[in-house]
Amino acid sequence: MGQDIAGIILAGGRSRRMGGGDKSLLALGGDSLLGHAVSRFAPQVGPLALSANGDPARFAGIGLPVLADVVEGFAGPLAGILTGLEWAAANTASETLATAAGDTPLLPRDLVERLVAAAGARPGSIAVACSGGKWHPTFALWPTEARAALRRFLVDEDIRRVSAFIDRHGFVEVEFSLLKSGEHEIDPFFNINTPDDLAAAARLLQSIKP
Ligand SMILES: Nc1nc2c(ncn2[C@@H]2O[C@H](COP(=O)(O)OP(=O)(O)OP(=O)(O)O)[C@@H](O)[C@H]2O)c(=O)[nH]1
Repeated sequence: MGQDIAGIILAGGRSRRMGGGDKSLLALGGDSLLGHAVSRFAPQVGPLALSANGDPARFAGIGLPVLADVVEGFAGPLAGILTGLEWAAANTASETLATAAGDTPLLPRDLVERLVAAAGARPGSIAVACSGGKWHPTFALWPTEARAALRRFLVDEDIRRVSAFIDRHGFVEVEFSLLKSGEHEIDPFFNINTPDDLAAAARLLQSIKP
């Protein structure tokens, strides 16, 4: 599935709310936080790379090429997405790039399939995931031809908000259902920012069926 779609997983942030270091490599339920995202996302795409800053050697165990941001200074996820679009255009035959954040251990297993279906209804647009009425702009399908406009937006206009670019470019939304865990509903895009989030995710992984 999705073998003609390129993908990147974003793991290039500064993890300040986690206390610095690199949250993506923290242990969670017998794997790393990033390992969970890779396991769910990798089967959904063809060529796949990790978008990350700093020493790539720390990701050797993940087994993916590591792309350092083409814009310096931790410019945020949009810098990783621009890097991924330029990588996909130069190194793959794909005309679209699927993106996912590496701090989201329950990301949907049908993410790319559903984004592709929605984008097909409005060619050239960005397909973006939502749940519970909330946008998740780092979980999206991007036409590689958007990269020049994205570079102008990020570098020349110095606007970093992913949602602002999506809004300007044109988009379709794809709604994902909440997951059930007993009486509770869990957002599949629940992402890990703090030590408390990590502890909550460890509890969730025990209670949710894969
Ligand atoms: N490539 C790349 N990815 C980033 C960058 N900043 C954030 N990300 C990724 O985007 C996703 C969401 O990031 P956040 O959790 O909002 O930011 P963070 O810097 O990782 O964490 P905080 O410092 O606590 O805000 C995560 O998967 C990050 O790894 C960046 O500058 N470059």
